[in-house]
Amino acid sequence: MIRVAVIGAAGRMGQTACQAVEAVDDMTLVARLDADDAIDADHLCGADVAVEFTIPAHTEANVHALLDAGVAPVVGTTGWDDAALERVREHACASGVNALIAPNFAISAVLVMEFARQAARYFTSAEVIEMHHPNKLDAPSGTAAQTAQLIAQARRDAGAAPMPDATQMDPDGCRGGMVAGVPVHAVRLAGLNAHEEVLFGNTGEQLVLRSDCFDRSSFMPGVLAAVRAVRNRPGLTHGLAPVLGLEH
Ligand SMILES: NC(=O)C1=CN([C@@H]2O[C@H](COP(=O)(O)OP(=O)(O)OC[C@H]3O[C@@H](n4cnc5c(N)ncnc54)[C@H](OP(=O)(O)O)[C@@H]3O)[C@@H](O)[C@H]2O)C=CC1
Ligand SMILES: O=C(O)C1=N[C@H](C(=O)O)C[C@H](O)C1
Repeated sequence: MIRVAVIGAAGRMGQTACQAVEAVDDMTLVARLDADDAIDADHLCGADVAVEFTIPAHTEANVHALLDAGVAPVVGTTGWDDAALERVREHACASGVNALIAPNFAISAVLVMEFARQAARYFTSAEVIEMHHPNKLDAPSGTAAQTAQLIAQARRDAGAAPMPDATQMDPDGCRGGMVAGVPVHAVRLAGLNAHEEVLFGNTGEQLVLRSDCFDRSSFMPGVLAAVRAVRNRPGLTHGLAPVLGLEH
């Protein structure tokens, strides 16, 4: 039986994660912590693994507190940069407590990222459009940032030429932002949940990859898989792909 704590338990993802943990036979929910709760042994109630869905400004401190408490974090909160990931990697290795951080736990989104990585070298142009509910704190989404980085790395590895773009005048930033040299567009629209489209173009053809997460339950099989896997994966695992056997 895996003893699980949920951090950010009162939030949208935290509530869904609590329900998912309570619905399976191999896990027991031992603690629900939120913004005013200390992350320490007393409050973690003997948890083996902590699922963390909070806010970008606090997630790194929460993860270090969990590692100090000997509890393996499974983190879905976004806003991570390379330096913060590296600090967690070092702490996890030094403490011997494993961690997993993934910008997206939905199978469709993980596969879009993987297919985008594979497709990137074959196309002249690539752009990422992420579309979310208007309560989202960060832009671009963690998933879009990761997708752009994977595309950029694949293009670099293939020695791709810069993407064509004749724009000379864009005073209002309508061409979107740039992540690792890949244009990223963030839409916030009432009625949406979490969606991403990756557009690839060549002369005379287009490839569109799209993930639609209509409901937060879409993230739960990935969260549960990560909870089951994290203690067997030394150090820091970044992304769900390796847990799903999508190693590259
Ligand atoms: N990886 C994935 O698959 C997914 C990732 N996400 C990401 O998960 C994160 C959370 O999203 P969502 O659930 O929608 O956000 P919510 O705002 O609904 O929930 C966040 C919760 O965390 C609480 N909180 C804030 N600070 C702390 C803290 N220091 N310690 C503990 N709890 C704290 C908040 O409390 P209060 O309101 O009082 O501040 C709130 O209850 C976001 O970064 C989002 O992008 C979302 C969906 C899927
Ligand atoms: O805030 C959300 O809702 C989501 N956040 C994650 C992200 O930023 O990529 C994952 C998913 O898109 C939902």
